[in-house]
Amino acid sequence: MSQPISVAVLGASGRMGATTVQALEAAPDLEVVARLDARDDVAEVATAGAQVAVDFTVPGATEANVHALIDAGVHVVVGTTGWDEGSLGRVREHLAEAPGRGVLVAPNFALGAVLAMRFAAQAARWFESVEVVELHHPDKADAPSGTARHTAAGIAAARRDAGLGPVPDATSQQLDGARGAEVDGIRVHAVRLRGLVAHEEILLGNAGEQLTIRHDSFDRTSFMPGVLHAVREVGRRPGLTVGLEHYLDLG
Ligand SMILES: NC(=O)C1=CN([C@@H]2O[C@H](COP(=O)(O)OP(=O)(O)OC[C@H]3O[C@@H](n4cnc5c(N)ncnc54)[C@H](O)[C@@H]3O)[C@@H](O)[C@H]2O)C=CC1
Ligand SMILES: O=C(O)C1=N[C@H](C(=O)O)C[C@H](O)C1
Repeated sequence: MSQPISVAVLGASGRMGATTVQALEAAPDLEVVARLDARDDVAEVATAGAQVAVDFTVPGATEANVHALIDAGVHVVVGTTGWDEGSLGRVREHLAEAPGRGVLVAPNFALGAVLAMRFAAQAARWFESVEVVELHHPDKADAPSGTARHTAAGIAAARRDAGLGPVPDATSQQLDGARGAEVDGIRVHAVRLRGLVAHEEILLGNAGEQLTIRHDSFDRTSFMPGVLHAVREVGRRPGLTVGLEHYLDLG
């Protein structure tokens, strides 16, 4: 067998970081060489000889981590949310000076969630109405979820391409927040409930019919096949990629 890929995990003491360390340790072709958390120096990934780093930290730290990791000469798999066009653009610019380096920013590594987003984008052009509901554990820092933002952006792009106008909504009076947040013109609602992990429903409506696309992550192990696939692939895919769907052969 060839040498295992050496991997550093940032946010290793957190929920996703700890699950990722376990999954990597169980994979014979991957080796954990560094486990970093909030007080550690990102430069340790280079000292440890990591080829790939996985970031499951916090929205306020992830962009700086990625720039430091690019400088440290490693490929980066990012699961942390909180990215916007500005932060993605800065990483793209940085990567232009580091040819051959790969960075994947993926809002959701669960294969079912990736497929749900794809199905929603495919269905979007055929429905007059669409809203996204995401449901998560109450310890989550950001709302709406990165997945819901990515889902809404995909739906909005499909509607634009199909020449559809705004989603119908006659609301003229409302309590603040009652209609959720707007992402690219698509309403997104966030539920936080003890007992939940990560769930999403995309509701699509036409006169007389409704299509509901739902995905449930009942456990954080659901993200691990996607994370491990990304770790194996990122070194072969230079530049910035946004969304695990681009690493899957979805046709
Ligand atoms: N892409 C995906 O499939 C998934 C993404 N997520 C996202 O991953 C992120 C982490 O989620 P959880 O693990 O639930 O959070 P968590 O709060 O359990 O873990 C975050 C960890 O990062 C550490 N940390 C904070 N600043 C740091 C820094 N500068 N360097 C290194 N470590 C630092 C914290 O001490 C903590 O241990 C969130 O943005 C969440 O939305 C969560 C689940 C799946
Ligand atoms: O914080 C979480 O738990 C999750 N975060 C990601 C998101 O914001 O979309 C992915 C998944 O929903 C779990």
